[in-house]
Amino acid sequence: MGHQVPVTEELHDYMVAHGMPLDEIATELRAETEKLGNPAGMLTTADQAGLLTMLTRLIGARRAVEIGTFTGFSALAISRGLPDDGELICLDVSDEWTSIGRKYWERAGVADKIDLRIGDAHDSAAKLDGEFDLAFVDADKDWYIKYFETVLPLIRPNGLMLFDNTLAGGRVIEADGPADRKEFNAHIAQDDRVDVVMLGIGDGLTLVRKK
Ligand SMILES: C[S@@+](CC[C@H](N)C(=O)[O-])C[C@H]1O[C@@H](n2cnc3c(N)ncnc32)[C@H](O)[C@@H]1O
Repeated sequence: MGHQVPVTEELHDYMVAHGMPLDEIATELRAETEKLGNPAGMLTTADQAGLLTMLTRLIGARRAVEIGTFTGFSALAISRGLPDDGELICLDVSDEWTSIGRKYWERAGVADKIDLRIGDAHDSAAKLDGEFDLAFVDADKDWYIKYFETVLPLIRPNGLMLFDNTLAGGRVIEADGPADRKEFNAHIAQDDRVDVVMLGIGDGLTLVRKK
């Protein structure tokens, strides 16, 4: 087996500082989110944010969808990777949480790119139409297979779907680990329509390239 460096909090901070450090707006968004207490644990990590921006730019994404927006941290990262006339559709059920994000999207000058749709994503994802370059899925984990099957047909060839929390704190390899993640990871691993790479970043981020 090759060598995998364990990423401590200090090492994570070092990597972010030497990669794409958070600016004042993203830092303040995180600080306001932290005041929510326990829900703040749902935040995407800072190194993931840099990766989201970079991947969005790398594939030249113009149209993207995010399922699970929370306080808008990952949406800020993705929208910053889009061109000025790009579009990010954000699906989330919480008006309260996403309204925090709206303030920071305005400050960052990306609000015009973001189309926030409040409601159950089980319905709103099924209503998506048109072609997408990128999708980031970070909502209810027991619905990941359905989000994958619903959104994949809308992704352009060579487009990207990203799924967060796919390692479930490392518990996916335990006998009593979360069935939803185990089933999802197995489901996409055998799917010939896509290439899959699982990254040990944050709580596990799976990259799915549509062939
Ligand atoms: C892990 S958080 C998203 C974190 C966000 N991507 C970030 O970077 O901070 C999950 C979000 O999914 C939303 N959510 C969960 N189930 C949902 C559903 N069925 N429809 C819409 N939103 C849902 C929650 O309201 C919550 O804001």
